[in-house]
Amino acid sequence: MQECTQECPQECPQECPQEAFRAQRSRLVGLLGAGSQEGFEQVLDRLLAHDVLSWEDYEGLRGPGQPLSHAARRLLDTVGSKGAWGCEQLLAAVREAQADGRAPEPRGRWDPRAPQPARELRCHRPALVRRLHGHVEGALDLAQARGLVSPYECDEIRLPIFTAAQRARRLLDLAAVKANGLAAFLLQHAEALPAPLALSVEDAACQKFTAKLRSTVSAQARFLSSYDGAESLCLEDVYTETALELGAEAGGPGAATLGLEALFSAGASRNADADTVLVVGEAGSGKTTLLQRLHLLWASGRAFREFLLVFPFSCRQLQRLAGPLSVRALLFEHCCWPDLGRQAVFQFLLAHPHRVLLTFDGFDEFPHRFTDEAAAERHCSPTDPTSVQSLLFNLLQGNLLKDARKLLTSRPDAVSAALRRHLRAELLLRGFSEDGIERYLRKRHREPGVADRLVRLLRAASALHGLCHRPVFAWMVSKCHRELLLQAGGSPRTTTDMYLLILQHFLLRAGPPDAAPHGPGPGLLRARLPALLHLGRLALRGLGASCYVFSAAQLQAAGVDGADVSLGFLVPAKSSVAPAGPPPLEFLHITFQCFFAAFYLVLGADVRPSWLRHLFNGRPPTGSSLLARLLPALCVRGPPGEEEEEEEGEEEEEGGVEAWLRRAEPHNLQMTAAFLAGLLSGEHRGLLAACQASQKALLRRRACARRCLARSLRRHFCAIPPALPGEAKSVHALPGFLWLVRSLHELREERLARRAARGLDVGHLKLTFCGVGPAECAALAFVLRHLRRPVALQLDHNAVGDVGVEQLLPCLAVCKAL
Ligand SMILES: Nc1ncnc2c1ncn2[C@@H]1O[C@H](COP(=O)(O)OP(=O)(O)OP(=O)(O)O)[C@@H](O)[C@H]1O
Repeated sequence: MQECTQECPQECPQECPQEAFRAQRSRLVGLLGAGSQEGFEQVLDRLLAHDVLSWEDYEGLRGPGQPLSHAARRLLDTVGSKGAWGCEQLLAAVREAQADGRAPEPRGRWDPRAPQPARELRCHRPALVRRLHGHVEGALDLAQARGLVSPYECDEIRLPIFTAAQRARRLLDLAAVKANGLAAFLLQHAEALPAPLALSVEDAACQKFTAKLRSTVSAQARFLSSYDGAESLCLEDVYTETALELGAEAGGPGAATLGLEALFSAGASRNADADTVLVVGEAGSGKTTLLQRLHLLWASGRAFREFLLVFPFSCRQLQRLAGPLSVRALLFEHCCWPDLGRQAVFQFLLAHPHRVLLTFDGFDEFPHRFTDEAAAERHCSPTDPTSVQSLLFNLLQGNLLKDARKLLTSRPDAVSAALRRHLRAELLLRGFSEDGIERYLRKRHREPGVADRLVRLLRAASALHGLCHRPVFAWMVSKCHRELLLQAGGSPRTTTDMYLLILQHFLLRAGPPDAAPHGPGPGLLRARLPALLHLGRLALRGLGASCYVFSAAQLQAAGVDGADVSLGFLVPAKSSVAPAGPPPLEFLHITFQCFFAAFYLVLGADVRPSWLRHLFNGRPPTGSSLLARLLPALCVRGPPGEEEEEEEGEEEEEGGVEAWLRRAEPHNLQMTAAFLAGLLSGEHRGLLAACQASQKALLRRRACARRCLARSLRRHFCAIPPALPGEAKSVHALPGFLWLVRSLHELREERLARRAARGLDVGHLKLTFCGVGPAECAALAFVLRHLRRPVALQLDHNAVGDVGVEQLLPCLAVCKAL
């Protein structure tokens, strides 16, 4: 049962217990349904002991597989029909269960020689469950040796899916129906067992482990790994609240904005019986930082006190774990090692799963997709090893550590319908609000006047302002604040502009090589071209292998040497366990990895222009659904093999650029495609031409990217079904559409935008729930302003905001409704 997140139900002196009970029904359902299975079962124990529930009632209520909230409602119905005394008992039982592990052993002692042992077992059930907790193994061995239980019955009780308390209950249940002396044996055996400590966590090993875990987590979370290694910012100093919303489907049309502390108490909006809460957000929207904040608040005891143990993991880290692994090994060997009483700590953890939280950051970086087939591979034993994939999927489904909360973060595209079925709640991270951007800049720049000037600059440059709603861009603005404040020409307008600015910032800071100029510009890039291409090749190869952390051997294979690393784009990978050798490296952020991959595709000598089609490929996967056909392959890929077959006969370097492009995750390809378009845009032609020996090669790549982008858009538009008679032609655009439009905007080619608009022959463009922010508004306006016929643009359930509306101004003339 959750600790103190809701008020304990109180008896009201004026009301009769039944009325009070009825008045509190919804609160009681919430309390029982949102709590843990263990809390619910404790309530049942007490009601059974006090004869409020008959044995039949009890059997019916604890039936497996039903969501806790259903069981809670049925319990209230059953008890409600038993009169005032029953209601009183239920309220008392709920209060007692809320005290949970903090309560001393229930009062009252059983008589080991009671004439009716089965009756005695039932009357003292709560106390017996506590006493037998953790001792069921021994009791079973003895009972089997005396012929009181069969090996089959023992195996049934020992199933690893049961917690220690559930095993004790199952043993008592068995004794209740066996008239062979098992009940009398248990009464005597339990009498001889040591009384449990009033608070099991007071066990020295558990206490020591909790303290160690808190200090480990705190050390990991205290500093914001602010990328370049040159600065380490205290999270406390810069953390700025981001907008977190409960999915609209939970609470009707409007989405509620939540504080971080309400993450778990917001209630189950999807499946009340599930353990996993998902936070989705685009790249750079602040998911990792949000988790870091949660970890720090917990470690310092300021929030999330309902959890005694919090284990942070990143999927990037998990995918590097080779070989089978058990839950125990995962928690202890890959997060925090108990120096004392490993078994006791693990038992505690299994017995109190509702006091445990596991966080998994970056599910989009986990190479295995959560499909129904993958989820069907069941693994329920916390001590037996299995593959990392099966471990993670079974944890998320609750087959492992049932009732322990799991918090998962992901980019939206990696979340499958199969995963959604196992979610308790889904929340959307929007990034910074408008005030948030300003607060962040003021926290970052405390020197007089700087933050004011930056805020003024953003207000004047709405495209840049729009980008800053993503915290990663706000970080870049703050990093390049000198260049931005000094810049005489316009400020960055697109994502690529911003990444080129920060690229030059890093190159200048690293100190130019002898031949390089001392300021930004083509000369600076040319002087560093070999290093940038090494990094680009590493980035692209990584995307192709869903690899985001690089070993020394991988760096060497891509030709990355110490000097290249010293530029600052690669940083030591975060890991909770210190590696034996030199730490593996990762890009500052996944967006940087995509940017470098795009850089390589534009300037790499071994890249054929025709390969760029894989970035914008509009070919629908064979035999796909209508949905998949409407989506360009940019967002839905066919099963591996299909594309290979189609491409058969084409020359391809095994493991070379084309193979990497084919294998990369769609969401990374989308980002890379947008950067590629931006790098090939007219605005940056001069900069890149200075690096490129052959102008012709650059032009051919641009022509190919243009062609593929136009073809994908055409396909997308052709797939729009015709209008129904008498209705306007309507289309609900899918995220793939937005990425194509974003790429077009990065390419900044008016002619192509005009042609795209001509193809979009609809009266109603629906973009609800598409993750449209101000940056997407700018891209939409870039295309839609060329429409010849007015369109009704529906943008509900996005985070457009005032800055987004400002971005839409150029196309408002053709929007008949917004
Ligand atoms: N709440 C915040 N307060 C201050 N800075 C933040 C906040 N959130 C994010 N940032 C800054 O933005 C950067 C990127 O954020 P973060 O890595 O958390 O995004 P993400 O959503 O996890 O990205 P990805 O999905 O690509 O891994 C952080 O390193 C940090 O500098």
